[in-house]
Amino acid sequence: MARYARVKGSIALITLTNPPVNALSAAVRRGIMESVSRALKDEQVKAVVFCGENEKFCGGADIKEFSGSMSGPPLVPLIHSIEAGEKPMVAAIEGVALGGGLELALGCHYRVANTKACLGLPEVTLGLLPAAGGTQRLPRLIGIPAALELITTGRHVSAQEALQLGIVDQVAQGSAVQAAMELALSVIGQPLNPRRLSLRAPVWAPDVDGVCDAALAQVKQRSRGAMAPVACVQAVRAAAMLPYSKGMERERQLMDTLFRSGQAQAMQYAFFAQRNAGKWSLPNGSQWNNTRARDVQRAGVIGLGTMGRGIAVSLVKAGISVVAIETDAKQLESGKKAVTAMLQRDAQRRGVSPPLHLLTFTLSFHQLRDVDLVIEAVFEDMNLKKRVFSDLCKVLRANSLICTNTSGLNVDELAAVTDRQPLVVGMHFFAPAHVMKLLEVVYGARSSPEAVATAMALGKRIEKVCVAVGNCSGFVGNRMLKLYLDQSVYMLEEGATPEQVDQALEEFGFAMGIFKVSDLSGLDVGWRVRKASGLIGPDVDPVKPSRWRLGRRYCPLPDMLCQQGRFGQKTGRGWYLYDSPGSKEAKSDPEIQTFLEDYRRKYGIIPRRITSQEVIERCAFALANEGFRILEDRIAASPEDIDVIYLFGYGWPRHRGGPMFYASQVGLSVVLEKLEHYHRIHPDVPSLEPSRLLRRLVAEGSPPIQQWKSHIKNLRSHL
Ligand SMILES: CCCCCC/C=C/CC(=O)SCCNC(=O)CCNC(=O)[C@H](O)C(C)(C)COP(=O)(O)OP(=O)(O)OC[C@H]1O[C@@H](n2cnc3c(N)ncnc32)[C@H](O)[C@@H]1OP(=O)(O)O
Repeated sequence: MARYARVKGSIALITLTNPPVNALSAAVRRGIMESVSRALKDEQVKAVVFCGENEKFCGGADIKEFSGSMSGPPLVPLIHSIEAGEKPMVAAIEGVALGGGLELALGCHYRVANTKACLGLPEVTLGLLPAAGGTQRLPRLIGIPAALELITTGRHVSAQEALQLGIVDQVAQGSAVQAAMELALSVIGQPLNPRRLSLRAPVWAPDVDGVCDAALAQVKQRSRGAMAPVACVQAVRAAAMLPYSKGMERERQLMDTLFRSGQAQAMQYAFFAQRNAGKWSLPNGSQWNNTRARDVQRAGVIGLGTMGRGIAVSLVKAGISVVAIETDAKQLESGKKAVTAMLQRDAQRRGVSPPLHLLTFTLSFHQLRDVDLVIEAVFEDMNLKKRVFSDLCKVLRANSLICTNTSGLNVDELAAVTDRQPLVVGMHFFAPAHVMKLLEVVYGARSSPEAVATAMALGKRIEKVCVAVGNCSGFVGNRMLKLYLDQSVYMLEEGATPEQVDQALEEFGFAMGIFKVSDLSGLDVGWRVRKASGLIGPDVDPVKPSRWRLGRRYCPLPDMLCQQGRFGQKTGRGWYLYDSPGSKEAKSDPEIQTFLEDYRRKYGIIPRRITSQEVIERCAFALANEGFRILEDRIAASPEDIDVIYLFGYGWPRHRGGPMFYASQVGLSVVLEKLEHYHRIHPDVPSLEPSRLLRRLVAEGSPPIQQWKSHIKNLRSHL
């Protein structure tokens, strides 16, 4: 779908019309092809302007088409025909020009953007490369180093930056379409060859080979096994070394390999999963499009520890007034300093003034009387939180929402102490809360759909990726994490070292292995939770603590580390050794090796070699298995929601899609077989027993993940 109109007597205006982002579907490509041919044939037409409907130029290829059989006119020859056209072609870029959209603009002879436009080649984030000439034309326009940076990161640039880089010729203050038409009229009759990027040599740079080698080393280090960034460098290198036609061939070969790869499928799945998470639904049928969220203008934040500070910063940055409360004057002062400094740093980076006027710091709960919503972020202690909740009810308006930032406590139990159970929800932020993208919005048994809608909308406003989840211990993320942690420490008992486990996980694609992450978050956090849950108590033998608790296998290694004061980075010692408390570089600690050897001797465990494959299988399949149980229990509405939680909150590598997607990609019957195998060897670990849902899905022929939701609905009645 492309609309053709002749305007100003001699301009053909071709408008891409495919809402919401004018993606280049087969119909759009056909529409462009027909319109270009019409414009070239029409003698009245002297120049052509391309634009997108609703002030959005084009969001790129239609990603939905990638999973089907591609039909319609291919993009490469289409863009070539635009570039080769004997009339000036001008792209009028408003809103977005991304991926194939920018490549279409690069095929034009001129580009005009309006001030709000954003441009980029984000294909790498979908496991692909810009294969409609983007890797060959962009370096010819802006040079190899700048093109490498943009293509390997997929970063979007503003119109202003695009002008500085030379991607656009002009930035219009008003309508880009008007400005493009004026430009088009002014260039009629001028030679077009100098404007055809395919005819240019890449902008010269000294030591291109060295630049490409450095970029390759950087992406390999950063992308941890992701293929696309490496292929992007190879394609840009081809632009530097080969004639245009040969470079295009190389671009196509590399794209063919990526396009067929499981990584591209995983990343495209992740793209849609992230967007689908916003389309939440509750078991009672309420959902995102039938429930209104309340407007939140003023919010309270209770507790200015690490979490409260990050939450306050996120809210204020989104323009929400915040009343920040502490109970102790010293804490309040240090919280105030930290929040102010974070906002100042952020504002400085963005060249704006910090919105400090939106903040009130106080010791008095009474200042909360006219807030729309409160986020409680006090210490993770049920009794303390209950006290705060009942105190809040005394001062808040009757219709204010109360949200708890808990990482796993029972939201219903907390709601029960209030006078407003329908207005209570969990908002589980991840540390640091102003940085981490994930927000689990936890609905309790009596939470109203309106409260859920409000928390989800608020989360979106503060730029979080929000997932609505049911109430259970640990919700989705931490409930699954527990089993992943369990497997990791069991493998230490059986013969592995923290380094081996972490290395396997990092090679799989995690930015950090589980033991490094534990050191970063602090081992004392889990220790406190285990104490509170009764797993650690006075009856535990301090010399030889039991490896069997509450009827199942238990690994006391993390407790033993905590007893030695090894809390991780903060104490300079944890699973690893650090130069000093607070330093970040993890080093192997020979003491840990000796400690593990002594431990195994004490319990009569004969160590064995644990392969990387076993590490991945036991960690990833334990996660997925619990994910299936979470789906059975309706704690998550879909496997996509679980994957989004792992992608945005737990560092799961995007090119592996998420634990549920990974299980589907490996094959459900393989996952089932492996879990049966590991459960046979470890019958004292009930979580390794394959879930009923996994068995059922395998029995139903292992449907693709997109179909699980409907299978789950049918299966629930049988379970
Ligand atoms: C061998 C093959 C040769 C092929 C050669 C050509 C190859 C070209 C490669 C490409 O062009 S790949 C695509 C590159 N483009 C992108 O990656 C952009 C993706 N989109 C976005 O980043 C964002 O959506 C946006 C455009 C910045 C808009 O963000 P906003 O927050 O405003 O809205 P969203 O909620 O993200 O999206 C709204 C709606 O639109 C759907 N959508 C967005 N982009 C596409 C797309 N390119 N294709 C299909 N659908 C798209 C998105 O899924 C949302 O849909 P919903 O149903 O409303 O959830």
